[in-house]
Amino acid sequence: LTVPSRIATAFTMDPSIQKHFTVVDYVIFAVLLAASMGIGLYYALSGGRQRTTQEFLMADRSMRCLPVSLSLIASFQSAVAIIGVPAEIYTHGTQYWFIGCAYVLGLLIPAHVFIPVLYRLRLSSAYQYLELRFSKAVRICGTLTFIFQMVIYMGVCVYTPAFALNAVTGFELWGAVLATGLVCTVYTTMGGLKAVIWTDVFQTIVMFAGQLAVIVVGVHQTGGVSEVWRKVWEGNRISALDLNPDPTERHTFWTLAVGGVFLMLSLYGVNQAQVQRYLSARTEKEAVRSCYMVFPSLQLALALSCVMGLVMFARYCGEDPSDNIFLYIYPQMVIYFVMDMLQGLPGLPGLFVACLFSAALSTISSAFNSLATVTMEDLIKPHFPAMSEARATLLSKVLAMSYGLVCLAMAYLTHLMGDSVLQVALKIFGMVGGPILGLFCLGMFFPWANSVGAVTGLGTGLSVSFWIGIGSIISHSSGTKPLPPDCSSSFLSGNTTTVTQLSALSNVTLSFYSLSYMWYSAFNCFTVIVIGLIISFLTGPMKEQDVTPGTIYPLLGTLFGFLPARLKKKLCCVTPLGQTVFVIKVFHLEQHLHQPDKIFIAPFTISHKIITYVCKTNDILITLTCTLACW
Ligand SMILES: O=C(O)CCCC[C@@H]1SC[C@@H]2NC(=O)N[C@@H]21
Ligand code: NA
Repeated sequence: LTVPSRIATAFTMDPSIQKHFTVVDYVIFAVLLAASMGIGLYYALSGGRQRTTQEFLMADRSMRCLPVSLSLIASFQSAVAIIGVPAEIYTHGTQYWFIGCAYVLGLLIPAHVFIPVLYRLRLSSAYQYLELRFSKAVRICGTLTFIFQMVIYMGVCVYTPAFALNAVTGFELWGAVLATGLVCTVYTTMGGLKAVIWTDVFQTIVMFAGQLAVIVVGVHQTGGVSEVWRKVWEGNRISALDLNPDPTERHTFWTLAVGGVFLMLSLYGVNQAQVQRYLSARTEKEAVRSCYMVFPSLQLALALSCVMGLVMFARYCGEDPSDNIFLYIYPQMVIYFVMDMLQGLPGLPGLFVACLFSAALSTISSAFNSLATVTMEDLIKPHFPAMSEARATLLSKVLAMSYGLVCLAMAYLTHLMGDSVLQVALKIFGMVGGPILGLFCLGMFFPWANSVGAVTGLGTGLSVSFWIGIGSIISHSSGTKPLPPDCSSSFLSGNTTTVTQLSALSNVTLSFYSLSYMWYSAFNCFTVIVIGLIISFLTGPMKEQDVTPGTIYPLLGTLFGFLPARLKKKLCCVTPLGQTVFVIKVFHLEQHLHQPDKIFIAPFTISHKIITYVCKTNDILITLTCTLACW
């Protein structure tokens, strides 16, 4: 039994065995698009009718934690996960499920480090932080890097569902891409962030429902839970804890649970799409709460897609693959399995198609809106400060629309990638998201970093990450071979030794390019920090008092909380977390002006500027300076 080593890319199934939709299925798909449009229209005509950028881009900073948390999940849970994760589990077992361990720190650190700093600065774009901490140039570099990352990622997200469906069901490919892209562009342009968040809520529910339906029907048709478990267990698909420290091993506990933390931080900590949702929450506590609420739903999403892969394996493992070549084709195999399961149940194929496109729409709409926000806030507004609110809002809408069209073009580019869509998406996050994460960490945790170091660090990080990323694609060192698809354990005992021997051999030719893509985020993040610090020290490190208040997180102070104050002061890392305070000095005119009569410290969290009001009344002079008290 030979497993084709190179996963053949797509080809369309001959019409005779294609699975077809009934009218009900198309109706359900149309209802999904119509409902999304309806929500967009509602928010275009209600509230402030999207007349200000505060409403269009920031939802009036009035959102509660539940919709924000569901929208946070929807942003990076697209058709790529719905199709790619089951295929991953089918071919490589449940090792990928360990990425769930990364969700703990991957959400706690954003909740207690990134949100407090970014929320208290009352930003609209995450990259404004980079100007406050470093300089305008660093902000522009961060924004452009983010735009590059999201445009490519959007292309993958639009293309994946349409392409997979077309191959299995003859569903009109470019018709689906256009329908998705246009509907998404329209409701995002009309309804702004409020519409994007509430359509995300609706689409996340559809996404879970669709996956659950497939699992229930699939288990039933495979002979029940115990039968599925037996086949999966004997088929060697329940992966043990793989503590192999080899960094070139594609998926091990370390690459997923540790490397995955950095992947999560680059998405849920500093990615504009997520930061914008935190900033749209009505209070900082609501934002932190929404981050906590992401955890259970993200675990549920991961569990559903992994279980779907196991059921798919149990269903097909006994079949002789020669007459079912479809079981080796990314990413169609999942659609094939779904259409095979749901074939006799009118409406359910439509529900799954709705689930697939809900996953895609919710990610793409978040991408549109965040791209329009950063383009507006970081690239346009600074050059046209006098622009009227109405014109700025109109321009934001035009931007959302134009990003929609760019995304359709990117969808075609994805056509040429052909590899596992899950790996493509995770590589993009690692290659581009990792360096941006490094830039923010450099700024928040190291007061000495300066803007020359930041720009150099980012540039180095990006070039190293593209060197590895593109190198790995060219040298085809994409890691482990798929497991044999047979369910009987007897067959496997002999074969696994050859598989491990094979992988041991490949390690001997360890090359730079064979680093697991799950380490890209961590590796690139550290590259940016190390280079950034070295250049900063070479070009004259920044002094604590020169750093804009509220842009430093006292990482060292928090980590070394136990140190005596004297030592902490020397380390100058006791700056309180983003607390900028009013120091009110009251002078009585007749007394010496240099000896203030009273000093009050009022720990307000206010905007980041150094403000000194001098208000002179008949007999007292009050100077109100907001500064960073390093107590
Ligand atoms: O689904 C996608 O569009 C991209 C693949 C998943 C992205 C990462 S993986 C860890 C985290 N959990 C998710 O559900 N999405 C992100
Ligand atoms: Na999504």
